Amino acid sequence: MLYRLRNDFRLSIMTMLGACAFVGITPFAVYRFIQGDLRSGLVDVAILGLILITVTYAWVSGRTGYSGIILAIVACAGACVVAVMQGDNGIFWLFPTLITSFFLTRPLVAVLINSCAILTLVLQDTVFDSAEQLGSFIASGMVVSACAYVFALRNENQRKQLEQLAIFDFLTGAKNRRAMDQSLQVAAAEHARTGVPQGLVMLDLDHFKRVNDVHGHTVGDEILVQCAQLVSANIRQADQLFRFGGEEFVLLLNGVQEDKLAAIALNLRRQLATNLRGPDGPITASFGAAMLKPQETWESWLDRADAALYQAKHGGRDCVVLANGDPSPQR
Ligand SMILES: Nc1nc2c(ncn2[C@@H]2O[C@H](COP(=O)(O)OP(=O)(O)OP(=O)(O)O)[C@@H](O)[C@H]2O)c(=O)[nH]1
Repeated sequence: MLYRLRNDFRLSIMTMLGACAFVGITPFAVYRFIQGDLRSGLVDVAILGLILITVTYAWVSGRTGYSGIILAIVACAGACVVAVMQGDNGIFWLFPTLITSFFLTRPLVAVLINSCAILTLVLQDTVFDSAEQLGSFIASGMVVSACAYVFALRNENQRKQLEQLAIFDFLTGAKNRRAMDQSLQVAAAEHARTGVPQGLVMLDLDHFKRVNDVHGHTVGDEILVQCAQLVSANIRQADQLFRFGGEEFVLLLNGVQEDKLAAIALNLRRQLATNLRGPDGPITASFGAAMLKPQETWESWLDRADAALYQAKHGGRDCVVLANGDPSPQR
């Protein structure tokens, strides 16, 4: 439970809102019932109930995007109903609700929900005492929403940038080692659950140190970028390319059949040998490929691909070695 709260920002906000609603609305509901104001008490209970049901749904289903929109609508609609029933005393509830919308859903959706809430109140004759009060409400509601929008947009952009940095290799644009560990773990779990075949291709540029030593790291970097681009251009969209480290890449092929794995690795070998160019001519790569075995851990699967790559290096480079099948280097 704590893990989900820590890792799912929207779920944590929804849970906090549910808790705040419970603590904040319950005393008012009780107070209304004690005062004999049954109608207001029931409205408070209904708002609280809808908020708690939506939060529970988010926890059970994990669909926090959808639940966030519903919760923002419920909170704004609830605040509007309270304002209509209680006049200017109730209007104050709308302002925290307008801000909360931006925590619950995407900025543009929040703007839409907030605009509907503000417009709904503006169209009521009974809420505002004077035109001046109405004008102040429209202006303050828009200022609150605009500030929250700018803040939320900035926040979303920063979150996306952080996600990019956490997942992708800065130089080549391939996914990084951390993302690879997670994806291999997920692939092994999926294989254990559904039996979907999973293939791994590990490739390492040949004599790359020479390029660096003779032409410098900048040229080396350009070749790494070219290599990642060439591999990405010759795989399916569902396949994932990772930079394992240095001049070594790993390719995860979800759903690939065993007989296709060798063909894919051989095609990539040919593509690189033909199209990857350094200042001194073609640059080749060596490949090790392995299918995930039943009950095998992702670490052992990776080790077998690595061992196959090692054999490819020792088998003359610019070739493919399969961990599962024929161990002789293929070209
Ligand atoms: N330009 C550049 N070079 C890198 C980067 N990461 C690692 N390298 C270089 O990659 C080279 C790897 O050298 P080795 O491990 O000896 O491998 P190799 O020369 O390719 O030899 P084989 O793999 O046996 O064919 C080293 O010179 C590293 O400095 C990088 O991000 N950019």
